[in-house]
Amino acid sequence: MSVKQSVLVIDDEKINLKIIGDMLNDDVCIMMAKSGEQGIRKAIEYQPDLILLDVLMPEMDGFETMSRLRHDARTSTIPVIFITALNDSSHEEKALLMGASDYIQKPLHTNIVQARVRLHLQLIKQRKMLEKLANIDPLTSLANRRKYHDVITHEWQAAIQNQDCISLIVIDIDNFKQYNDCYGHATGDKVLQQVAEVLANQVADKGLVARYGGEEFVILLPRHSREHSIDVARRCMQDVEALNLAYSHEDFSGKVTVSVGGSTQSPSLGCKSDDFFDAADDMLGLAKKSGKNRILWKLANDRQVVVE
Ligand SMILES: Nc1nc2c(ncn2[C@@H]2O[C@H](COP(=O)(O)OP(=O)(O)OP(=O)(O)O)[C@@H](O)[C@H]2O)c(=O)[nH]1
Repeated sequence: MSVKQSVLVIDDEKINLKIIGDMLNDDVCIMMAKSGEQGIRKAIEYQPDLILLDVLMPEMDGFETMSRLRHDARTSTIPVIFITALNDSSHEEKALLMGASDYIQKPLHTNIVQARVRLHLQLIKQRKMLEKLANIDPLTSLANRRKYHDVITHEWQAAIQNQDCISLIVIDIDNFKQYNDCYGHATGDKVLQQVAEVLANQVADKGLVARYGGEEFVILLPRHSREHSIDVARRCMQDVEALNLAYSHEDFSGKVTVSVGGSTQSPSLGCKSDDFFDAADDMLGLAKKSGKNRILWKLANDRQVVVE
Protein backbone atom coordinates (compact mmCIF):
# COMPACT_ATOMS: atom_id res chain seq x y z
CA MET A 1 0.00 0.00 0.00
CA SER A 2 1.50 3.33 -0.97
CA VAL A 3 1.58 6.02 1.71
CA LYS A 4 0.07 9.33 0.68
CA GLN A 5 2.53 12.19 0.24
CA SER A 6 1.96 15.20 2.46
CA VAL A 7 1.50 18.88 1.63
CA LEU A 8 1.61 21.74 4.14
CA VAL A 9 -0.47 24.76 3.12
CA ILE A 10 0.48 28.06 4.80
CA ASP A 11 -2.06 30.87 4.34
CA ASP A 12 -3.50 33.41 6.78
CA GLU A 13 -6.98 33.22 5.16
CA LYS A 14 -9.04 30.34 6.51
CA ILE A 15 -11.14 30.24 3.33
CA ASN A 16 -8.02 29.81 1.16
CA LEU A 17 -6.84 26.95 3.34
CA LYS A 18 -10.21 25.28 2.85
CA ILE A 19 -10.28 25.84 -0.92
CA ILE A 20 -6.77 24.46 -1.44
CA GLY A 21 -7.42 21.62 0.99
CA ASP A 22 -10.55 20.62 -0.96
CA MET A 23 -8.62 20.73 -4.26
CA LEU A 24 -5.91 18.34 -3.05
CA ASN A 25 -7.54 16.21 -0.38
CA ASP A 26 -8.13 13.18 -2.61
CA ASP A 27 -4.50 12.73 -3.62
CA VAL A 28 -2.46 13.87 -0.66
CA CYS A 29 -2.43 14.25 3.09
CA ILE A 30 -3.04 17.94 3.83
CA MET A 31 -1.69 19.93 6.79
CA MET A 32 -2.56 23.56 7.36
CA ALA A 33 -0.98 26.55 9.07
CA LYS A 34 -2.45 30.04 9.53
CA SER A 35 0.83 31.95 9.74
CA GLY A 36 4.46 31.75 8.70
CA GLU A 37 5.50 31.08 12.28
CA GLN A 38 3.06 28.19 12.67
CA GLY A 39 4.01 26.88 9.21
CA ILE A 40 7.70 26.73 10.12
CA ARG A 41 6.88 24.86 13.34
CA LYS A 42 4.74 22.32 11.46
CA ALA A 43 7.32 21.92 8.71
CA ILE A 44 9.98 21.07 11.30
CA GLU A 45 7.72 18.68 13.18
CA TYR A 46 5.96 16.89 10.32
CA GLN A 47 8.50 17.15 7.47
CA PRO A 48 5.92 17.50 4.66
CA ASP A 49 6.89 16.51 1.13
CA LEU A 50 5.84 19.89 -0.26
CA ILE A 51 4.84 23.33 1.07
CA LEU A 52 2.33 25.67 -0.56
CA LEU A 53 3.09 29.15 0.74
CA ASP A 54 1.00 32.30 0.48
CA VAL A 55 3.04 35.47 -0.18
CA LEU A 56 0.89 38.14 1.44
CA MET A 57 0.49 37.40 5.14
CA PRO A 58 0.57 39.78 8.14
CA GLU A 59 3.55 39.69 10.52
CA MET A 60 5.72 37.25 8.60
CA ASP A 61 5.14 37.29 4.84
CA GLY A 62 5.83 34.39 2.46
CA PHE A 63 9.31 35.64 1.52
CA GLU A 64 10.48 35.85 5.11
CA THR A 65 8.90 32.46 5.86
CA MET A 66 10.73 31.02 2.85
CA SER A 67 14.02 32.55 3.96
CA ARG A 68 13.67 31.01 7.43
CA LEU A 69 12.73 27.61 5.98
CA ARG A 70 15.81 27.71 3.77
CA HIS A 71 18.14 28.64 6.63
CA ASP A 72 17.07 25.80 8.89
CA ALA A 73 18.75 22.46 8.08
CA ARG A 74 15.55 20.65 9.10
CA THR A 75 13.46 22.36 6.41
CA SER A 76 15.99 23.66 3.89
CA THR A 77 15.35 20.96 1.29
CA ILE A 78 11.54 20.85 1.45
CA PRO A 79 10.27 22.17 -1.91
CA VAL A 80 8.05 25.26 -1.75
CA ILE A 81 5.46 26.52 -4.22
CA PHE A 82 4.41 30.13 -3.75
CA ILE A 83 0.75 31.02 -4.13
CA THR A 84 -0.09 34.67 -4.58
CA ALA A 85 -2.54 37.27 -5.77
CA LEU A 86 0.38 39.55 -6.72
CA ASN A 87 0.41 39.92 -10.45
CA ASP A 88 3.94 41.19 -10.70
CA SER A 89 6.85 39.43 -12.40
CA SER A 90 9.43 40.88 -9.98
CA HIS A 91 7.79 38.97 -7.11
CA GLU A 92 7.74 35.82 -9.16
CA GLU A 93 11.42 36.32 -9.98
CA LYS A 94 12.23 36.96 -6.31
CA ALA A 95 10.45 33.77 -5.26
CA LEU A 96 12.24 31.66 -7.86
CA LEU A 97 15.61 33.19 -6.95
CA MET A 98 14.96 32.28 -3.32
CA GLY A 99 14.65 28.68 -4.42
CA ALA A 100 10.90 28.27 -4.87
CA SER A 101 10.00 25.29 -7.04
CA ASP A 102 7.06 27.05 -8.67
CA TYR A 103 4.79 30.08 -8.46
CA ILE A 104 0.99 29.84 -8.82
CA GLN A 105 -1.12 32.96 -9.26
CA LYS A 106 -4.61 33.50 -7.86
CA PRO A 107 -7.41 33.13 -8.79
CA LEU A 108 -6.73 29.42 -8.36
CA HIS A 109 -7.93 27.00 -11.01
CA THR A 110 -8.48 23.56 -9.54
CA ASN A 111 -7.05 21.64 -12.50
CA ILE A 112 -3.92 23.80 -12.70
CA VAL A 113 -3.22 23.57 -8.95
CA GLN A 114 -3.78 19.81 -8.95
CA ALA A 115 -1.60 19.30 -12.04
CA ARG A 116 1.28 21.40 -10.69
CA VAL A 117 1.19 19.85 -7.23
CA ARG A 118 1.04 16.37 -8.76
CA LEU A 119 4.02 17.14 -11.00
CA HIS A 120 6.13 18.41 -8.10
CA LEU A 121 5.17 15.48 -5.87
CA GLN A 122 6.23 13.11 -8.65
CA LEU A 123 9.59 14.87 -8.94
CA ILE A 124 10.01 14.72 -5.16
CA LYS A 125 9.25 10.99 -5.14
CA GLN A 126 11.86 10.38 -7.84
CA ARG A 127 14.45 12.54 -6.08
CA LYS A 128 13.94 10.67 -2.80
CA MET A 129 14.26 7.34 -4.57
CA LEU A 130 17.53 8.42 -6.19
CA GLU A 131 18.85 9.71 -2.86
CA LYS A 132 18.02 6.37 -1.28
CA LEU A 133 19.72 4.41 -4.06
CA ALA A 134 22.78 6.63 -3.83
CA ASN A 135 23.10 6.02 -0.09
CA ILE A 136 22.45 2.29 0.20
CA ASP A 137 24.75 -0.67 -0.33
CA PRO A 138 22.79 -2.96 -2.68
CA LEU A 139 24.20 -6.24 -1.30
CA THR A 140 23.47 -5.69 2.40
CA SER A 141 20.88 -2.86 2.30
CA LEU A 142 22.99 -1.05 4.89
CA ALA A 143 24.03 2.56 4.43
CA ASN A 144 27.05 2.86 2.16
CA ARG A 145 30.30 4.76 2.62
CA ARG A 146 28.86 7.92 1.03
CA LYS A 147 26.02 7.96 3.58
CA TYR A 148 28.52 7.34 6.39
CA HIS A 149 30.49 10.40 5.27
CA ASP A 150 27.34 12.56 5.22
CA VAL A 151 26.33 11.42 8.70
CA ILE A 152 29.78 11.70 10.32
CA THR A 153 30.20 15.21 8.90
CA HIS A 154 26.92 16.26 10.48
CA GLU A 155 27.34 14.37 13.77
CA TRP A 156 30.94 15.52 14.20
CA GLN A 157 29.88 19.17 14.00
CA ALA A 158 26.99 18.49 16.39
CA ALA A 159 29.37 16.80 18.87
CA ILE A 160 31.72 19.83 18.75
CA GLN A 161 28.83 22.27 19.17
CA ASN A 162 27.14 20.39 22.02
CA GLN A 163 30.36 19.14 23.63
CA ASP A 164 29.11 15.56 23.33
CA CYS A 165 31.13 12.41 22.96
CA ILE A 166 30.89 10.25 19.87
CA SER A 167 32.09 6.70 19.22
CA LEU A 168 33.15 4.89 16.10
CA ILE A 169 33.50 1.13 15.67
CA VAL A 170 35.27 -0.34 12.63
CA ILE A 171 34.61 -4.04 12.02
CA ASP A 172 36.30 -6.37 9.56
CA ILE A 173 35.54 -10.03 8.90
CA ASP A 174 38.53 -12.27 9.68
CA ASN A 175 40.09 -14.49 7.03
CA PHE A 176 37.30 -13.74 4.61
CA LYS A 177 39.49 -14.56 1.63
CA GLN A 178 39.75 -18.11 2.94
CA TYR A 179 35.98 -18.30 3.30
CA ASN A 180 35.54 -17.10 -0.28
CA ASP A 181 38.18 -19.55 -1.45
CA CYS A 182 36.30 -22.40 0.27
CA TYR A 183 32.79 -21.65 -0.88
CA GLY A 184 32.97 -19.04 -3.62
CA HIS A 185 31.93 -15.40 -3.79
CA ALA A 186 28.18 -16.05 -3.93
CA THR A 187 28.27 -17.83 -0.55
CA GLY A 188 30.66 -15.14 0.70
CA ASP A 189 28.03 -12.57 -0.25
CA LYS A 190 25.51 -14.38 1.95
CA VAL A 191 27.93 -14.11 4.88
CA LEU A 192 28.23 -10.37 4.30
CA GLN A 193 24.43 -10.15 4.38
CA GLN A 194 24.19 -12.15 7.59
CA VAL A 195 26.87 -10.12 9.32
CA ALA A 196 25.18 -6.92 8.15
CA GLU A 197 21.88 -8.10 9.63
CA VAL A 198 23.50 -8.93 12.96
CA LEU A 199 25.09 -5.48 13.16
CA ALA A 200 21.90 -3.70 12.12
CA ASN A 201 19.87 -5.58 14.76
CA GLN A 202 22.39 -4.88 17.46
CA VAL A 203 22.67 -1.15 16.72
CA ALA A 204 18.97 -0.58 15.88
CA ASP A 205 18.28 3.12 16.43
CA LYS A 206 21.37 3.79 18.55
CA GLY A 207 23.37 4.98 15.56
CA LEU A 208 24.37 4.31 11.98
CA VAL A 209 25.69 1.03 10.57
CA ALA A 210 27.32 1.24 7.16
CA ARG A 211 29.21 -1.08 4.86
CA TYR A 212 32.41 0.86 4.42
CA GLY A 213 33.68 -1.37 1.64
CA GLY A 214 34.51 -5.02 0.95
CA GLU A 215 34.21 -6.92 4.22
CA GLU A 216 34.57 -3.81 6.42
CA PHE A 217 31.71 -2.19 8.33
CA VAL A 218 31.48 0.93 10.50
CA ILE A 219 29.15 1.76 13.35
CA LEU A 220 28.79 5.39 14.36
CA LEU A 221 27.33 6.00 17.80
CA PRO A 222 26.70 9.68 18.52
CA ARG A 223 26.44 10.61 22.22
CA HIS A 224 27.62 7.14 23.30
CA SER A 225 30.24 6.75 26.00
CA ARG A 226 33.21 4.44 25.59
CA GLU A 227 31.68 1.87 27.97
CA HIS A 228 28.37 1.76 26.10
CA SER A 229 30.08 1.57 22.73
CA ILE A 230 32.42 -1.21 23.80
CA ASP A 231 29.35 -3.05 24.98
CA VAL A 232 27.74 -2.68 21.54
CA ALA A 233 30.97 -3.83 19.86
CA ARG A 234 31.22 -6.84 22.16
CA ARG A 235 27.64 -7.90 21.44
CA CYS A 236 28.18 -7.50 17.68
CA MET A 237 31.25 -9.71 17.90
CA GLN A 238 29.42 -12.35 19.91
CA ASP A 239 26.41 -12.32 17.58
CA VAL A 240 28.60 -12.84 14.52
CA GLU A 241 30.29 -15.78 16.22
CA ALA A 242 26.88 -17.18 17.15
CA LEU A 243 25.99 -17.36 13.45
CA ASN A 244 28.26 -20.41 13.50
CA LEU A 245 29.49 -20.00 9.96
CA ALA A 246 32.14 -22.70 9.84
CA TYR A 247 34.55 -23.29 6.99
CA SER A 248 37.23 -25.82 6.30
CA HIS A 249 39.46 -26.27 3.34
CA GLU A 250 42.62 -28.36 3.04
CA ASP A 251 45.00 -27.01 5.70
CA PHE A 252 42.77 -24.34 7.21
CA SER A 253 39.44 -24.35 9.00
CA GLY A 254 37.57 -22.07 11.33
CA LYS A 255 34.42 -20.12 11.94
CA VAL A 256 33.56 -16.60 10.78
CA THR A 257 34.65 -14.04 13.34
CA VAL A 258 35.33 -10.32 13.25
CA SER A 259 38.06 -8.00 14.47
CA VAL A 260 37.06 -4.65 15.88
CA GLY A 261 38.73 -1.28 16.37
CA GLY A 262 37.10 1.55 18.25
CA SER A 263 37.53 5.11 19.36
CA THR A 264 35.49 7.50 21.50
CA GLN A 265 36.12 11.23 21.45
CA SER A 266 34.65 14.50 22.67
CA PRO A 267 35.86 16.60 19.76
CA SER A 268 36.76 20.25 20.05
CA LEU A 269 37.04 22.86 17.32
CA GLY A 270 39.84 21.95 14.92
CA CYS A 271 39.59 18.18 15.51
CA LYS A 272 39.03 16.30 12.27
CA SER A 273 36.62 13.44 11.74
CA ASP A 274 39.13 11.78 9.38
CA ASP A 275 41.60 11.48 12.28
CA PHE A 276 38.79 9.98 14.36
CA PHE A 277 38.24 7.33 11.68
CA ASP A 278 42.00 6.69 11.43
CA ALA A 279 42.20 6.17 15.21
CA ALA A 280 39.52 3.45 15.12
CA ASP A 281 40.96 1.95 11.93
CA ASP A 282 44.45 1.81 13.48
CA MET A 283 42.94 -0.13 16.38
CA LEU A 284 41.39 -2.54 13.89
CA GLY A 285 44.81 -3.00 12.28
CA LEU A 286 46.33 -3.81 15.69
CA ALA A 287 43.47 -6.21 16.47
CA LYS A 288 44.25 -8.06 13.23
CA LYS A 289 47.99 -8.14 13.90
CA SER A 290 47.59 -9.33 17.46
CA GLY A 291 45.54 -12.42 16.59
CA LYS A 292 42.09 -11.30 15.24
CA ASN A 293 38.66 -12.01 16.79
CA ARG A 294 39.14 -9.24 19.36
CA ILE A 295 38.34 -5.63 20.14
CA LEU A 296 40.96 -2.91 20.56
CA TRP A 297 39.89 0.54 21.73
CA LYS A 298 41.81 3.77 21.48
CA LEU A 299 42.42 5.56 24.77
CA ALA A 300 43.73 9.07 25.37
CA ASN A 301 47.48 9.76 25.02
CA ASP A 302 47.87 7.21 22.26
CA ARG A 303 47.26 4.28 24.57
CA GLN A 304 44.88 1.46 23.71
CA VAL A 305 43.03 -1.25 25.53
CA VAL A 306 42.36 -4.81 24.43
CA VAL A 307 38.79 -5.62 25.31
CA GLU A 308 38.47 -9.20 24.20
N1 LIG B 1 32.01 -12.53 -1.46
C1 LIG B 1 32.51 -11.31 -1.40
N2 LIG B 1 33.78 -11.14 -1.05
C2 LIG B 1 34.27 -9.88 -0.97
C3 LIG B 1 33.50 -8.77 -1.24
N3 LIG B 1 34.28 -7.66 -1.06
C4 LIG B 1 35.49 -8.09 -0.70
N4 LIG B 1 35.50 -9.45 -0.63
C5 LIG B 1 36.61 -10.37 -0.35
O1 LIG B 1 37.12 -10.14 0.92
C6 LIG B 1 38.44 -10.71 0.95
C7 LIG B 1 39.35 -9.80 1.69
O2 LIG B 1 40.60 -10.39 1.75
P1 LIG B 1 41.75 -9.85 2.67
O3 LIG B 1 41.85 -8.35 2.52
O4 LIG B 1 42.97 -10.65 2.37
O5 LIG B 1 41.23 -10.07 4.13
P2 LIG B 1 40.95 -11.37 4.95
O6 LIG B 1 41.11 -12.61 4.17
O7 LIG B 1 39.64 -11.17 5.61
O8 LIG B 1 42.12 -11.31 6.01
P3 LIG B 1 42.16 -10.46 7.34
O9 LIG B 1 41.44 -9.17 7.08
O10 LIG B 1 43.60 -10.27 7.59
O11 LIG B 1 41.49 -11.27 8.38
C8 LIG B 1 38.85 -10.92 -0.50
O12 LIG B 1 38.81 -12.29 -0.81
C9 LIG B 1 37.77 -10.18 -1.28
O13 LIG B 1 37.51 -10.77 -2.53
C10 LIG B 1 32.14 -8.96 -1.64
O14 LIG B 1 31.38 -8.03 -1.90
N5 LIG B 1 31.70 -10.24 -1.69
